[in-house]
Parts: sequence; structure tokens; C-alpha cells
Amino acid sequence: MMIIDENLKSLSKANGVCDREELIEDYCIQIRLSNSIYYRPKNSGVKIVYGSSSDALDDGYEMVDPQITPVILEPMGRILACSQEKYSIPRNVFGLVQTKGSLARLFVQVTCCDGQIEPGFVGKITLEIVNLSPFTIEIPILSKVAQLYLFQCSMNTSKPYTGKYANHTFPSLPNFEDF
Ligand SMILES: Nc1ccn([C@H]2C[C@H](O)[C@@H](COP(=O)(O)OP(=O)(O)OP(=O)(O)O)O2)c(=O)n1
Repeated sequence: MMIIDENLKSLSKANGVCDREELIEDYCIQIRLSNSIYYRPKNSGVKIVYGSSSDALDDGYEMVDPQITPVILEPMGRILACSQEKYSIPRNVFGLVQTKGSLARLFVQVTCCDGQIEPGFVGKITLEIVNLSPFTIEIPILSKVAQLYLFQCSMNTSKPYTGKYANHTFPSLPNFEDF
């Protein structure tokens, strides 16, 4: 069951789902692009083996300050960014991140099919932003790029999400520990 309207507002306030009340709308909670660092893949010939931790993984990304280098995506440009706000998902709620429609109509997606936010997750949400269009697109910091939809689960989970991507205050790079 999707949580909407007054239920969404009251659940969000009662559980501190998102500190910024004006982001809570009728059907969803808006997600803004963070004004702190983002990661950009380097264009060198870095080889990464999926599932294996290695220096190549860290070497493959460079950290960028959007206050100095704005988020400007060339065609097929991609970055790892995160939400400006922290989100706290109750133990009986599941979240789903979707790209804002107007951004999607520019052929930009803010997740690479990884939009699931598990019950109990607390932290900033990582956004895998890809420009699939032929245009050069600038995305100003703090602009609304995505929306979080919340769904009621059948029960309170006994295992709220405390995994490797919890409690991040920056975009999280892939982590293959305990993979
Ligand atoms: N775009 C996303 C997607 C998820 N998360 C957060 C919320 C999720 O509850 C948590 C875990 O995400 P995944 O389920 O995608 O990660 P896995 O546990 O599947 O990791 P792995 O792929 O290593 O198994 O990360 C996030 O910040 N940004």
C-alpha cells in the first residue's frame, strides 16, 4: 500500500523521515541534489572486477566540489552524487526513488535501476546520475532531481537496514566487503 497525502505527512513528521517539511508532497517526498561533493569516474583505462575490492575501485573515481565545478553532464556523462537531505525510513516502510519527470524527459536518470531504500535505512541517498541525451545538461545544486515514494510493509522488520551503505553523509562508492 502506497502512503500518500495526510498519512504521508503525519508518518514523515512522526518518524522524522525528512527534516525539511516543505519537501513532503501529496504522493512523495522530494529529493534535492546535494551541494557537497560528488564523484566523477576517471576516463583512464581503469579495470574494475565486479565483486572484488581493489585500489582500482577508489582510483576509478575522483571527488569533485560542485561549488567549484558545477554538475554539467556531457552526453553519456555520469556521476555519483547524493541527496541534500538525510532520510530515515521507518521499520515498516519501503522506499522507492524515481527520477523527476522533467529531468527524465531530458533523458537523464538519477538511479541506475537501484532505487530501493530498505526499511530502517538512515542516511543520504546515493544518486547514480547518467545523461543519456545528446545534450549537455547542467543540474544546479539543490534542485529537485528525484522523488521518494513510500510503501507500507506487512510488519516491522526485525532487521532494519544497517548495512554498508547506511549512515552515509556523502555519495557511497561501490563496496564489495562481504560480497
Ligand atoms: N540509489 C540508492 C539505492 C540504495 N541506497 C541505500 C538504501 C538501501 O537501503 C541501501 C542498500 O542498497 P542496495 O540494496 O542497493 O545495496 P545492496 O545491499 O544490494 O548491496 P550489494 O549490491 O553489495 O549486495 O543503500 C542509496 O543510498 N541509494
